[in-house]
Amino acid sequence: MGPQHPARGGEMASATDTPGPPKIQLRDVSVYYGETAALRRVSLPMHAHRVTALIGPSGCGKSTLLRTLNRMNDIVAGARVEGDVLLDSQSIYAPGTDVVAVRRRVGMVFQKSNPFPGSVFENVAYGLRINGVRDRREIVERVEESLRAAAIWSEVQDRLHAPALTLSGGQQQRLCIARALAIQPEVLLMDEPASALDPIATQRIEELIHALKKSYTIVIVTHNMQQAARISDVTAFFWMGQLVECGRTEDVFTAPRERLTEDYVTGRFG
Ligand SMILES: Nc1ncnc2c1ncn2[C@@H]1O[C@H](COP(=O)(O)OP(=O)(O)OP(=O)(O)O)[C@@H](O)[C@H]1O
Repeated sequence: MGPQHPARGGEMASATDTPGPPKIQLRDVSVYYGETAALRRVSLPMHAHRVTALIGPSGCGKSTLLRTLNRMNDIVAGARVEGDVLLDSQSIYAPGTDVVAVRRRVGMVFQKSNPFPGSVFENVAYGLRINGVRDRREIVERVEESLRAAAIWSEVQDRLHAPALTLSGGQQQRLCIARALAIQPEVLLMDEPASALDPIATQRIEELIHALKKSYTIVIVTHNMQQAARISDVTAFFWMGQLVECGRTEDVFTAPRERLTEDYVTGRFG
């Protein structure tokens, strides 16, 4: 069994109903781990101020795809990327690309929050310092700005110098989002950012994602289909390394074009 008509970029541009050029465009992207293809010829546009959700059963290639968007696969042993990813119409795989600059523009938040064992303040300030911000006042301002943008300022303003590891799981995840925002990225990649959190912390992250899309292009991997339906504007469904279907989230969940998508979103497999 396989998708009859793996979706292609042209179809999807109209499916998203979004004018203007995409912020990110995947062009025929395949990723191999050794000899094995984990993603096959994926073409997919992603627009600014939209949340794009990547869904599909375990092992279908969602995290692999996310990592192609900021060249994190470069540091995965044995991984090889074919095709191209354009960011504002410029290839991020062209020879001579400044990969550090790409990762600054395309920030990432992981499934398990990963603050380091310094203070709340230092967790956010560190990224600024390694990116060359030296002025103490600017650092203080940008730390506050990022903590506010990540909707955690009111909870930590009185404990900025407490160890980050004393925060709750949900607070740690918002701290990690603040850390990513401090670098002033344009795109935010989120790999199951709420999967380790309880329902209330999850709701806060979802509200935050909704607020952040005003300023960023957001791409999120989630196993939780209700979550994808709640927070995303566009949903891309993957199956065994192939993009089966991509379109407005409402359409993908209520009127999918492909039978395989319907079976997945109605819980028949996965
Ligand atoms: N570093 C790696 N080396 C070899 N194979 C890998 C590596 N990372 C992922 N794979 C394989 O590539 C395929 C896609 O994995 P990926 O993690 O992208 O899927 P996923 O859809 O994100 O899965 P999950 O939902 O379980 O996180 C899987 O078959 C996986 O085993």
